[in-house]
Amino acid sequence: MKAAVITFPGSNCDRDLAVALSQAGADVTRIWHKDDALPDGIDLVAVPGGFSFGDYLRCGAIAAQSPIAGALRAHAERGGYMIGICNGFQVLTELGVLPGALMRNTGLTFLCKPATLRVETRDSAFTAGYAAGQVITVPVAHHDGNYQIAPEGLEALRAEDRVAFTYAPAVNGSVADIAGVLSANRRVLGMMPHPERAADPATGGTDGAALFRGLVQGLATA
Ligand SMILES: NC(=O)CC[C@H](N)C(=O)O
Repeated sequence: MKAAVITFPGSNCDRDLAVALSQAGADVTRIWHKDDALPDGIDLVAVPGGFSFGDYLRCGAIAAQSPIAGALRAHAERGGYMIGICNGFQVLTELGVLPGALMRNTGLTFLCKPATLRVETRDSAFTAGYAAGQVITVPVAHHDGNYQIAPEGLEALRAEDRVAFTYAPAVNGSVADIAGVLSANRRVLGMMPHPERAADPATGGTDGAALFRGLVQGLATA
């Protein structure tokens, strides 16, 4: 399975994400945002966390105008797999690849702590490595993680079983405690918590590892 990790100026989780994917068995290529195309044969595009372009305008808004942006949108439109973590989730909403928006946390502070998440669906390559309803601990580190979507959008996410993870208890004011959502074709996941920071015992937890393992195994057999 071939994965491309995208780096923007200000990304700071790109290496961790590349390591987590490699440790799960992916063949990982690193891509600089100024490239305007993806290499041939990429199965998964991974958009990492961080502070792309200093979080100016809105988090992810400038990254979504980068030279690589068109290739990312095209990858999603042709049914390619994508994961956006934290700032990566913000970039995917700014690209229009995922619905909704990430707003300032209700407490108006930067939150950096372990969060407990509930796996709401295992019907995706990203969540197939978990049990439905499983509670996992994965760190959050954001000031704009408050997921919001209009009522009809929330209704569609629920009706189509596209809420991947929720916070339990609440963390940042997200509507319905949403921590991660899937695209309509279930091949794009955006999530604010950082599974790549919980994928190796050396960094204090391994609850994120099943996401990368399930993904790599699922795509290898897809
Ligand atoms: N760790 C991150 O990716 C930070 C995300 C984003 N820049 C925020 O603070 O909301």
